Amino acid sequence: MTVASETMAAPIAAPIDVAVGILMKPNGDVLLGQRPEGKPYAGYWEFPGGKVEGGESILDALKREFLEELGIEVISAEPWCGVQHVYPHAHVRLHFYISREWRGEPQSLEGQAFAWQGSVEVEPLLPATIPLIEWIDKLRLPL
Ligand SMILES: Nc1nc2c([nH]c(=O)n2[C@H]2C[C@H](O)[C@@H](COP(=O)(O)OP(=O)(O)OP(=O)(O)O)O2)c(=O)[nH]1
Repeated sequence: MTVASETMAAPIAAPIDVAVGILMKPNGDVLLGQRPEGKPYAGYWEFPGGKVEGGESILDALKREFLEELGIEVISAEPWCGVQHVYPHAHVRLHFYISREWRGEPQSLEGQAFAWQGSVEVEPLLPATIPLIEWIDKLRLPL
């Protein structure tokens, strides 16, 4: 009998929910941040966000992370898409939201770099975030 190699691998851990926000300016620019030292994938670029805590809704987690990391008050955000990815350090379930309404200018409260980007040129990007860049370009096209 042949056993598929997947069944031989270590079991995949239960997914961790992550709230991720894409702030989009009227001109289509989006905000990216660079992961600080001490985190897995330090130096990689990502959309700001973080893990959802127990008892918290995804939107609440998103608002909390933006305040903690960037001092930004997200006024409204719409769910956009979900992506699951298995990293060596974790199995994540990413909930991407788009926000076009926020208060404040981003501040580097955790020492991280950040950048507003039209066509995204910062790199490297977190692997699970790479496909989103192309999808965002489609989102910018007029309907
Ligand atoms: N924020 C964010 N996380 C992403 C993206 N793409 C992606 O694969 N991830 C992954 C990386 C991490 O495994 C996970 C986010 O967890 P994190 O460790 O940054 O969250 P956190 O800020 O709550 O971290 P901590 O409290 O444990 O320090 O999601 C993305 O575009 N943005």
